[in-house]
Amino acid sequence: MNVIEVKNLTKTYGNARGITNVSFAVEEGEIFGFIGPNGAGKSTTIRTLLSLIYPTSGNVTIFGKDAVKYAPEIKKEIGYLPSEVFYYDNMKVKDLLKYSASFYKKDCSKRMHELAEIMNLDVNKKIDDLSFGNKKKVGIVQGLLHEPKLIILDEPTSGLDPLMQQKFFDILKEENKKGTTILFSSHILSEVQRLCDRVAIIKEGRLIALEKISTLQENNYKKIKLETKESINDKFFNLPGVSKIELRDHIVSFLFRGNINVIMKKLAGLQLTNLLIEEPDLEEIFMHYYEKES
Ligand SMILES: Nc1ncnc2c1ncn2[C@@H]1O[C@H](COP(=O)(O)OP(=O)(O)OP(=O)(O)O)[C@@H](O)[C@H]1O
Repeated sequence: MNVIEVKNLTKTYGNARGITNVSFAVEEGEIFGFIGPNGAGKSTTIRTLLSLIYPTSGNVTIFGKDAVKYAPEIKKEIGYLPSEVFYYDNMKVKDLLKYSASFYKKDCSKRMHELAEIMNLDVNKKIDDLSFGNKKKVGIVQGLLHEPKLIILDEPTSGLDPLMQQKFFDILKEENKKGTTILFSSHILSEVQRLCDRVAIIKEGRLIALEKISTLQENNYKKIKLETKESINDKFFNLPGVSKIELRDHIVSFLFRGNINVIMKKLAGLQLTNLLIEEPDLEEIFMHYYEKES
């Protein structure tokens, strides 16, 4: 079952571009990454999913229901962490959390305290006295205390130190194991790579790729570096699929995309002293998509 279905979604702000014709679906139980640079349209898409803003055209269904028509009902099952959190500073953390919990028809206090403890959040402090990172933690507890079926995170880790990021990721993985679906928007590729099953790449308001993380890595180029006994002519690796050849003394490196056996046959004729074949990381793949599309 698809928990989120986005069909031909377009949102314009007056004459300004927001997103154009965006379509994707998130399956139940998956962690879906949504990546793109600043201004690409991640927050616009997410706000439309939550009916905080309305589509110019196209539509969204969540749990099989129209996101606009059934917004109040749907929102009860969603945990949302916005990219920026704003609070009434005068309140104590625990009062704010209790107030948030009162929107749900169940007792959330146990989970609220568990989350605050894991995130090392002092609920007796006034929000006014919290650092940016601690305010972010309040947002996390607030977003998850009702044990939602769907978690939507818009750039959730900014302001969290690495230890807290790890704790937060552990919480997300645990929730996911229980069956919770997660949409995770970020411009930090390494965290998407760490956490997500599939990823959609958005650029200038349009989706330009939607792949499994593993497929993105497999179908892409390899980085090959080798060291030889004798020096090699710089034309030696002039083959289809080879790019960015760098030759220094007896060390050659290049990128390769295609049938790896072609390269292996070429290598068989060389006296190698070292060989390294690496997968590119998501960052390199991402840059490659952006170069290809522009
Ligand atoms: N309220 C608004 N009024 C006018 N234009 C807007 C508004 N909100 C967003 N936009 C425009 O829509 C486009 C997408 O912005 P959006 O905030 O969705 O991107 P983003 O990928 O979330 O970026 P960031 O990581 O910087 O938050 C941008 O060109 C932005 O300038």
